[in-house]
Amino acid sequence: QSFPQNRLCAFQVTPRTNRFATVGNVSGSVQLCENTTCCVGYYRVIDGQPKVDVLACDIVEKSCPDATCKAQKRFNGRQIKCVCNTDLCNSNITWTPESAEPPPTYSYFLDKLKKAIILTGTLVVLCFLLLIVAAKWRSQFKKKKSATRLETRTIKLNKEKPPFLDDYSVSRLCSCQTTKTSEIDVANIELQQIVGNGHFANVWQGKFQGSTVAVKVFPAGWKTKFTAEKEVYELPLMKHAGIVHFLGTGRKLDGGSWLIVLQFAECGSLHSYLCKHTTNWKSSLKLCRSLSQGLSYLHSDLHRHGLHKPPVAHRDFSSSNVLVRADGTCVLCDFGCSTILHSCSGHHHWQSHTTNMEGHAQLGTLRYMSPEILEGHVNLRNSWCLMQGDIYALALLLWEIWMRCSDLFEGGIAPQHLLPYESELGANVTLERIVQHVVHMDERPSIPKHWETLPQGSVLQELLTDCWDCDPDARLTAQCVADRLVSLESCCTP
Ligand SMILES: Nc1ncnc2c1ncn2[C@@H]1O[C@H](COP(=O)(O)OP(=O)(O)OP(=O)(O)O)[C@@H](O)[C@H]1O
Repeated sequence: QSFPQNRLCAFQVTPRTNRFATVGNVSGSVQLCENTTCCVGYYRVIDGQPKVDVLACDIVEKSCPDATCKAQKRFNGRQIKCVCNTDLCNSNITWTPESAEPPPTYSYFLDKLKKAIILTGTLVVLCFLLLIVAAKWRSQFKKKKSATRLETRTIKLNKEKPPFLDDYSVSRLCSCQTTKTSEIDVANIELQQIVGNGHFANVWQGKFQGSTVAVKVFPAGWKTKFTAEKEVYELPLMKHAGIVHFLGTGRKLDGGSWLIVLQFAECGSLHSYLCKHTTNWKSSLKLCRSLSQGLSYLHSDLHRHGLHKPPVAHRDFSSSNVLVRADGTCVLCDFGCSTILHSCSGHHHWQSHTTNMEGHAQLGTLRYMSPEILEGHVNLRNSWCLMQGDIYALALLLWEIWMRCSDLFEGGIAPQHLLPYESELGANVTLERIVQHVVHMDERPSIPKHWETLPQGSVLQELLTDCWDCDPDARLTAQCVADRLVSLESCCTP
């Protein structure tokens, strides 16, 4: 299906960027767009001069309000991107090296001063509002004190979180959202053996109401971590085959540890599973499909039966934070770093809500961090960036799974399991080394050369490169990955 305007764009790609050839019919140095009215240009700045990386139609329809291709700096000015909406407009880029880095001027400082004044004003208003709210709460509290004994007892039990604060946190997420309580009686939980030691919690295998469960035990001091994770599990409509089932929360009486009770994943983490097992093509696809479907569900914005599940960015997506069930499917877990996105004014105005670590772009596990996160180029106000970071990590997980698929290796012998970049950077990576490797050298885990000769090899390669692209906007969505995997199932059985 062609776009009504059939935009014509200048076309030039390199072997690394030849996936752009698929987004329209190419004739020589011109491309007729299929999905968009936007032309794009990507350039690398070498010795102060832009060198073409890609000239093509954009991959998907996005906003491109300008008729000419105006340069936007990326990655500290080492890359330039431009988008425009007239025929062949990407053949000329409007770019001046000087304008890329405007020197601080008088108006620049004035601007800073203005911002400081606005910030101070906002703080004064906030303090004033807080005083009013505190006074209101005090008077409410006094009224309640004279009410029944039972009511007084409830307030005491909740004294860390007065009732009006509940209303505040709900409206902070979004007025359309409801929270549910998930308290369970810890006396009914039997802890049997430790199955995982995380940074913040120990995970136990246990028994609850006759079933085997996993119990994540946070020490009393890690209440913020516990609350952050609980908030995600308690979102409406979080029950999905690709997300570990949440059964409830509780607090141990001795010592006050916080507990999250979850469905038990019989095969442990994906990382430990891949260390112990190789897969065949079918079982590897099952792992990959359930993984991308779970992530797609987590990222989705759902309205069902009067309930609303906002999109959630995982932000610590790694093979240790994915579990494998006995039926060979993956489920997502560990939402301690996740961000709940909320919007009451339409899809384009998502904002992030993090209970803890607000304002920290670099959350998660170093080797799974996307180039833009490693460089600190993530705008936390634009929460789609966080989802795009998850997609980069998804690509690394797919690579980990396929590198253990015997059907993709000669003689059916897959190499031993390695983490992404483990063969290049070793088992312990440092920020400097991974930034150098992934951001500056634009390196990715190596894809075996012989995959080119396999029936599904080029599709796998394309899928990985489309997901770990250095341009977050060029990455696929998790749903698109799931769809491509479905088509692989029918077309390529080795
Ligand atoms: N539901 C479960 N079923 C079986 N094993 C589990 C389950 N949940 C967690 N585990 C095991 O416990 C490990 C740690 O769990 P989790 O990642 O949730 O803890 P954490 O303290 O948040 O870890 P991190 O160090 O990644 O922050 C997992 O890698 C896995 O091996």
